[in-house]
Amino acid sequence: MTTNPTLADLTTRAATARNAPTYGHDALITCDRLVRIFTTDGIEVQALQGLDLLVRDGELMALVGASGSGKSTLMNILAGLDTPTAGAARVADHDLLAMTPKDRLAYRRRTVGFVWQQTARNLLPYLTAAQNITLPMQLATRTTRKARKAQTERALELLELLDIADCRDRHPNQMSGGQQQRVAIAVALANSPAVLLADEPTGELDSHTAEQIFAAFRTANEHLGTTIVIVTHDQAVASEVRRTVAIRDGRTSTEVLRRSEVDATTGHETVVAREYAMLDRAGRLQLPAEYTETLGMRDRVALELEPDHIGVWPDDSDRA
Ligand SMILES: Nc1ncnc2c1ncn2[C@@H]1O[C@H](COP(=O)(O)OP(=O)(O)OP(=O)(O)O)[C@@H](O)[C@H]1O
Repeated sequence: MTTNPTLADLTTRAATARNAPTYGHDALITCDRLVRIFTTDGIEVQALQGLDLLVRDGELMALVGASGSGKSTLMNILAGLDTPTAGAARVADHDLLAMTPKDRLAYRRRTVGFVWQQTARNLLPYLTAAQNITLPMQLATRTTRKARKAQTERALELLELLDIADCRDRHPNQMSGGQQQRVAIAVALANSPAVLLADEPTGELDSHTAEQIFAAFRTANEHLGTTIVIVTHDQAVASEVRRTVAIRDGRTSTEVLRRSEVDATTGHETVVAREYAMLDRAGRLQLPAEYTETLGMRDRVALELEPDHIGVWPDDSDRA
């Protein structure tokens, strides 16, 4: 028998809900039921369909997903190049739906850095590596002689950190694709952004060079503390990060977390990966297609609450 709540119960419940931390309150990037609809020639495409994503300060994580799943749409929104149709998106305390054009420009210059797949899109061909790196610093601050000296020093530090000091005075066409991409990372880091976004940064490179690029991202993450989000098709890159989030049909679907375990007897270290499904705030869960297909689950499943887990079984109602 259920008893009706008293007015005092309702008041307590309302106060608890009011005082509960908001979704993503401690995250650096918060996407809350993010929607992006494109309309071309009267036809609507829902590229993002209520996507939820939290990224904590200092994370290095990968986003994966089939072509057309919405990865680039999400990156363009986080980069401040596109605006969502609905939902909420915050990056380092910037509300991406409420920025004026001036805020947006400042956001793109100081809060986020980006590296694109096409190496040519990242660098100006008529500037040297060092000049490409100092340019965003010059655009972000008034340039005095003292500032110029500090900017050159920062450019050299970044070139050194990413192991490309020898490229300092070279133009992009005098560098390999991998060197260009590492200079592009240095350009993106020039103004010490809170977040570095990279869309398929190893897409045009062979696997050995891709490894060097990934090492550069890891160095930036570990030495500068930059939060890094990489969109990738590259399984090797995806399996190197601690967290890989899969996007499917414009929503986050599953997530793989990896942690190192040391064998107590041999001292041997292994990486253990575990797949998680995302549970949204309405309690909705998306089961991986390969699981549901294997067990022939469709339309309806049977649920059972156990003390420490929930069991999900194929629909057995016709056997009852
Ligand atoms: N400017 C646009 N106008 C119309 N539709 C668009 C636009 N940009 C993206 N879309 C559509 O939105 C959906 C998501 O596209 P998006 O580029 O974000 O996918 P993606 O996961 O990055 O794919 P890929 O891995 O191929 O780059 C696709 O159906 C795409 O056709």
